[in-house]
Parts: sequence; structure tokens; C-alpha cells
Amino acid sequence: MNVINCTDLTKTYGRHTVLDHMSFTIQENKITGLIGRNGAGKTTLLNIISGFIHETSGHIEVFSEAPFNNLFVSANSIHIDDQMTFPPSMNLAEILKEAESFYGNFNSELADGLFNYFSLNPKQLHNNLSKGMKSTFNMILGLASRCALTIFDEPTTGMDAAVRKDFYRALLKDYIAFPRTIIISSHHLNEIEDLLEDVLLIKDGKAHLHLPISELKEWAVGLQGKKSTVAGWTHGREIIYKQESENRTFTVVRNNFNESDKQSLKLDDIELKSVSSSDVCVYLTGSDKGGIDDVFNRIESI
Ligand SMILES: Nc1ncnc2c1ncn2[C@@H]1O[C@H](COP(=O)(O)OP(=O)(O)OP(=O)(O)O)[C@@H](O)[C@H]1O
Repeated sequence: MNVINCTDLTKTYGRHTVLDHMSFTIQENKITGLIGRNGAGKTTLLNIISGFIHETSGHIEVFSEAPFNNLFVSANSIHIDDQMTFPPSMNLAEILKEAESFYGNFNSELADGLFNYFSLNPKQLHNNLSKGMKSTFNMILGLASRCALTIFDEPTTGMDAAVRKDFYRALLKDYIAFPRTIIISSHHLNEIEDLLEDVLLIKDGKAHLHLPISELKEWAVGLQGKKSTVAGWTHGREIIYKQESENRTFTVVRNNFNESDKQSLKLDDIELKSVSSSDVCVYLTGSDKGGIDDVFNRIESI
């Protein structure tokens, strides 16, 4: 079953089109990573899914209903991000109590266990927490609510490396015990890829890639060797990334070489290098303005 169906979803702010006829579906009980560069539209998309803002055009259904201002969608989903605000007079324990009364599957044992583990003070006010502690508390709220649709928008902002690692482990353990649909947006694909089943990559306001993480890991390959020999092999193929020096090149293309190609590449002294899923995402969403080195090269040449 699909939890989210999205067709031709468009969101504009004035003349700026953030989401541009975006179409995709999210299946029930999967963890999907939402990946895209800064400003790609991840938060905008997640806000539409949660019903916080309205799409400009197109069609979106969450649990088969239009999500905007929809109580059924609200009761079955939780949206965790670093913009969450709570009434200033409520302490952490009171916030969790409220969540427990709103979310039917809320598990207070899990909340308490994580609270103690991360040494949070139940009497403290949310506003007074440090950046990392706020994210930790929000994460506890997100996990303990056990909502059918759980959205984490950049959940690890401010968390130190050890807390991030614990969070990913807690998420995976609780998901395995209580499967639900989870969307997690992050700039650290390398950190979360072991959690993910699917990746949805946004580029130019569209769902550029949407595929299982296992396929993304094999999606591209790097050819390393002499420029002229590699060029013969990459001619007519979409080049995803290229780094050149003197007469050598490292060129990344789609990984669709068969066994006999691989033998011939070896004979041509070309080394095939695997490309990590996070590098694939970086290359695919790279800017068309060259690399950062070009900025300095241009300054030096003035
Ligand atoms: N309320 C708004 N009014 C005008 N423009 C907006 C508004 N909200 C978002 N935008 C613009 O929409 C674009 C996408 O923003 P969004 O926050 O969705 O990106 P993002 O992928 O989550 O970025 P990041 O990874 O930096 O958090 C940006 O160019 C942003 O400036």
C-alpha cells in the first residue's frame, strides 16, 4: 500500500518554483531517505506532506486524504525538525504527556528509557535546551510517538557524533520492532544509508531518482585510466562526474558494463572503481558552475 501518492506536485513562492510537477509514491513501512542540496525543496515537500502548507498545484494524498489541515493525517503522523516550538511554560515531561494523550501508539516506556539514557532533565524547558539537546528531545518524541508516518527533517542538527550514532541505532531497533513509514531528510547520506530502504533524490524541483539504496550503491562506476582510452569508453554515455589531471582521468558513468566489457576495460588498462551512494548523490546534484577549485583558479588568473 502507498502511504503517499504525489502527482505533478508543484509549489511556487512568487516566481520561484521550488517543486516542479513532482511525482512519486512512498510505500508503507519503508524508511526513505530524502536527499537534495541546500534549498532543493526537501523541507517544503515535507511540510506539504504533513499538511502544514498547501501545494500550489498538482495532487497529493497521504493515507488517501489531502493532507492540508487534515486531522486524520495529523493524528497519524509526526513531523520532527529543528523549528519545532512548544508553549514556553511547558517542561519536557509535560510535552511528552501531551504527546501521549494525542498519539494513540505513544510508548512512554521508550520515551522514559531514552530520556534517562540521554540524561535529559524532565523539569527543563524546551527553550532552554542546547541545540543538540533539543534535537535529542525531538528525536525521542518522534520515536516514542510510533506514528504510522514519521518524518524526520534533518533530525541530527547539533547532535554530536556519538548521539547521532545512538539515534540511528535507536531508530533502526524501534523500526524493526514496530515497522512504520519513515522519511528522513539528511545531508549525511553516508551516515544513514545503512538505515534506508529507498532513496528519493530531489533535483530541480523534481524526483530525480527514486530507487532502493541497494540499487543506488551499484548505480554508477568510475573509470580511471588514460584520458584518451577512457574517452573511447565513455563516448555517447552520460558523464556524471569527471576529474582530470595531466593525461589521466577519473570519469563516472552509469554502471551498465557487461562482463565482456569489463574484461576489455582491464585489457585497456582502465580500472573500475565503485562509487558510493553519497558520492552519486553529490555528483548528480552538483552545480553546473564547475568545482570550488574553479573559483580560486579564476581569482588567481586575474
Ligand atoms: N516561505 C517561503 N517563502 C519564500 N521562499 C521560500 C519559503 N520557504 C522556502 N522557500 C524557498 O524554497 C526553496 C527550498 O527551500 P527548502 O527549505 O524547502 O529547501 P531544503 O532542501 O530543505 O534546504 P536545506 O537543505 O538548506 O534545509 C529555497 O530557495 C527557499 O528559499
